Amino acid sequence: MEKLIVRGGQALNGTVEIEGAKNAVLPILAASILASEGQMTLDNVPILSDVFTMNEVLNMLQLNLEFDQLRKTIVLDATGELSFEAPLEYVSKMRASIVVLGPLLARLGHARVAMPGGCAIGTRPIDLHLKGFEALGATIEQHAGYIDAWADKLVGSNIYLDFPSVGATQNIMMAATLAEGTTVIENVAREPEIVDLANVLNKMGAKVVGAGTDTLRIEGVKSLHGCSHSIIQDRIEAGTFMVAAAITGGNVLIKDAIKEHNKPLISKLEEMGVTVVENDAGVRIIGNQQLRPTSVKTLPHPGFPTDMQAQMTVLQLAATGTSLMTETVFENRFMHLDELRRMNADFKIEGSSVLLYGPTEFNGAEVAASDLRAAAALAIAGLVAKGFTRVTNLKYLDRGYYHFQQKLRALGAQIIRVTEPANQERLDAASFAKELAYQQEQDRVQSLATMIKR
Ligand SMILES: CC(=O)N[C@H]1[C@@H](OP(=O)(O)OP(=O)(O)OC[C@H]2O[C@@H](n3ccc(=O)[nH]c3=O)[C@H](O)[C@@H]2O)O[C@H](CO)[C@@H](O)[C@@H]1O
Ligand SMILES: C=C(OP(=O)(O)O)C(=O)O
Repeated sequence: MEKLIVRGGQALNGTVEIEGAKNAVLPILAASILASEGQMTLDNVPILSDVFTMNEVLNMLQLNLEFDQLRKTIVLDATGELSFEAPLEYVSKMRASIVVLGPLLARLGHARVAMPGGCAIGTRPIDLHLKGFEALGATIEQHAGYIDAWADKLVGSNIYLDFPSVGATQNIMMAATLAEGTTVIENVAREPEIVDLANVLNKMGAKVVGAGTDTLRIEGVKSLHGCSHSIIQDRIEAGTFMVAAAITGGNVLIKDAIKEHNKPLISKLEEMGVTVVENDAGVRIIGNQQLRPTSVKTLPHPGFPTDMQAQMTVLQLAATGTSLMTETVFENRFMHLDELRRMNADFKIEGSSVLLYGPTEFNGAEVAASDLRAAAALAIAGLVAKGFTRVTNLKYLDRGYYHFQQKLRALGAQIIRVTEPANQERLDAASFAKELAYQQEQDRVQSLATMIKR
């Protein structure tokens, strides 16, 4: 079984580079369906399994695309005849593929997309997406696990979202770009990824105003065309490294990090006694051995992001005293905590809140990730645990983190990724050290090769 094996105890030091945002690139890839003329060129594309899945969905829909992984660029062509069906095989792999529904409906007048299921963090219904399409004049039918949406033409409308859902905002916004007349959507999501999508749509010829506020106004246009765009930095990956630096008492520059995008996290880090310095090069995190406890509540942006909740609970567990975490966005996002209990964490869950009793002397253990942020959180706990921590279920990690262990190694962490057969003896300390040296050498060779090829 493939595992991350971490030997705790090293403070992280150095500079880390962050990839383009998963949650920005996925809807932007879907937006390329709307470009009936010209090609789309996307730069700063993260090399993640979710991006490969979205590419497969787009291939199924008959878009042509080329992913140059060395340059992190995707060129897409949606000018030919497109298919209207995204089958279960892909949607079940990745919920975010539901965001092809809006663009397909707008471009073709018909879309059939498999109904996404729930996942480890919650049931995740899509009622708000569908209500929005109906308000634009679409007919929606659900049968045999598929959603069929039709519209002879979409017509602008006034829509109020009961909750500022990120996916519903993106899906309805994309559908509205080609609707007749004006659409006003209120109580929309305000995440930086919404702003990035709106910027792309406007480059494609759409007329979207208000992104980043709670109301979007979209004047429908007749058609959209391709454009070039560089994906914004992944604030959640940046935040994950901020927490890793803080918990180890390290000193790490998160290169080109945008402080504004991580304000709620940074303010909590400062409250806990972490030093955060912003300059032209990015955001520097300087850890503190004696962290103070804090209370955190996840909320839609600009509140504290649910995608940083698992990582933050590990930092709270390391703080001296009792901290509180309340998860308000997803109903089941504490699964990492039971694994952390196996590493000596002490906490009490009460409904959507958890009391975290620190300071925790984390002990290494074998722990399984339940989603991608849980994977990162468990590895972070491993960075400060006594002995060896083994994190399994790495398919989740690969959904959202590129070169996670390489980046941590470059900062001084003792971490390797290996296949450790179930029935075989575990790597002992000497074999771990040997494998670590080998993987460090591989990192060096790979970074030289990348520099030369570029
Ligand atoms: C690919 C992507 O960008 N994923 C992000 C996106 O997911 P996603 O777009 O799925 O998240 P939403 O903002 O839609 O979901 C937030 C809450 O609203 C509920 N809801 C949502 C839609 C709907 O029609 N009905 C409904 O009840 C969900 O069940 C959840 O409880 O935003 C989440 C919240 O910031 C992040 O954790 C995910 O990383
Ligand atoms: C929950 C997440 O992603 P998704 O919505 O793609 O499951 C995440 O990025 O933490």
